[in-house]
Amino acid sequence: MADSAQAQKLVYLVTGGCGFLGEHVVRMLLQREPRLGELRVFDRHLGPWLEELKTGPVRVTAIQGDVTQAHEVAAAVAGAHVVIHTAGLVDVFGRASPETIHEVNVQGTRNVIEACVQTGTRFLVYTSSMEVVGPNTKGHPFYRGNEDTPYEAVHRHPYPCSKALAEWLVLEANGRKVRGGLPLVTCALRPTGIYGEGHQIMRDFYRQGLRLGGWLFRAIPASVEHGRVYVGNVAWMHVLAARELEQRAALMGGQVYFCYDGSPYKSYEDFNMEFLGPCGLRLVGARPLLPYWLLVFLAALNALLQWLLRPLVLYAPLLNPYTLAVANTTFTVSTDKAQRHFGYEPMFSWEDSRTRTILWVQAATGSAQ
Ligand SMILES: NC(=O)C1=CN([C@@H]2O[C@H](COP(=O)(O)OP(=O)(O)OC[C@H]3O[C@@H](n4cnc5c(N)ncnc54)[C@H](O)[C@@H]3O)[C@@H](O)[C@H]2O)C=CC1
Ligand SMILES: C[C@@H](CO)CCC[C@@H](C)[C@H]1CC[C@H]2[C@@H]3[C@H](O)CC4=CC(=O)CC[C@]4(C)[C@H]3CC[C@]12C
Repeated sequence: MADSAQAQKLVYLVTGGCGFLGEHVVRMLLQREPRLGELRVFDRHLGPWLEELKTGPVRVTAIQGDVTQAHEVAAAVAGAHVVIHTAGLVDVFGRASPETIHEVNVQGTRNVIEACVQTGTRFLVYTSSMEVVGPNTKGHPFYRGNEDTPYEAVHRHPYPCSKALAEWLVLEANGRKVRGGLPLVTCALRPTGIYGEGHQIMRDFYRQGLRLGGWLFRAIPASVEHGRVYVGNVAWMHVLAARELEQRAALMGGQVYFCYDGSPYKSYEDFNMEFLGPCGLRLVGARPLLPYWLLVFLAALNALLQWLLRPLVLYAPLLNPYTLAVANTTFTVSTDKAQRHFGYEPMFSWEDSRTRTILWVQAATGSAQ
């Protein structure tokens, strides 16, 4: 990465490289990082699609491993120039215990940082989340905010708690001396709700709509705006941030960046209809069909059922008090910090992002019309 080593081939490690975002980061690196010599893909569950990547010019090494196991992480990090740490347990539905979420998201991140320090890896990009800021438990709106907008971040749910703590660890590690004596350079990217090819919740909504005869019922007022960003642009932002970290270490080190693009500001449901509409679903109601108090009651009932049934079966519906609060609180970002700090411009326009996502929903659900 130094001038004298322009031609040097770099080793990248992507943790969680087989997840929704991770797969896009992996593919983006292979397409858009000319200095890539080896790409290590570390995940608890390796995807079969990795095999097809192994025939290309870049060496792709699949590593089945667990970020909670420090020795597995250290072995994967050793010799890597850059780590993109996207592995995480994304659970706001009560599928995993709070302890497991903490173990994967916080201890896993700690293990990645320590592995960088011990093995001499200097550049670390962490996938954080808008959830480290909010929405908070008081339902305060965050309207077109940026990285410096004051906001009362109050976390109770295990997922945002874990992401906030992990992000803090990553930022605090910036400047630590790694093996060899040079400083570690870290930054954190905070996506809002990611959508695009591979988005499981979108598929769940589609299936739910099919079960209801092609109808979805409005639950959230159209006026509540929810930040969304296309997965390809989030991946591109990771690749660019990782590439620029050395040259712009003083500016980027220890910084956070919201992930943004040209996706429109809409309610969570109206935004989903941009894709589900062309797949044949209809959203019923200009206004929520149920009063909010009833939704609160149903969400609480779901939480109670989850608790009662836990010894017998995992009951984890989309609606619970936390998801209702997130969906029902305006949270949108408007910033150009990533552009100013490392030259980020979205690679995919809103029209491209929309088309790609529609094609994926149609292919994934066999709904092409
Ligand atoms: N999906 C979203 O809307 C958003 C996601 N994020 C963050 O982006 C990152 C990726 O999220 P998604 O791709 O949506 O989730 P995902 O669940 O599709 O991907 C996460 C990947 O991490 C892997 N993983 C989980 N536990 C692991 C462990 N112990 N060891 C090794 N690998 C493990 C999983 O196997 C999976 O492949 C996460 O850190 C998440 O917090 C941030 C903002 C929004
Ligand atoms: C009340 C329901 C009526 O249709 C709608 C419920 C929708 C929820 C399942 C989603 C609404 C907002 C989503 C979250 C948001 O996009 C922020 C996130 C960031 C992350 O880092 C992980 C995912 C998520 C928590 C995301 C999860 C799904 C929602 C709660």
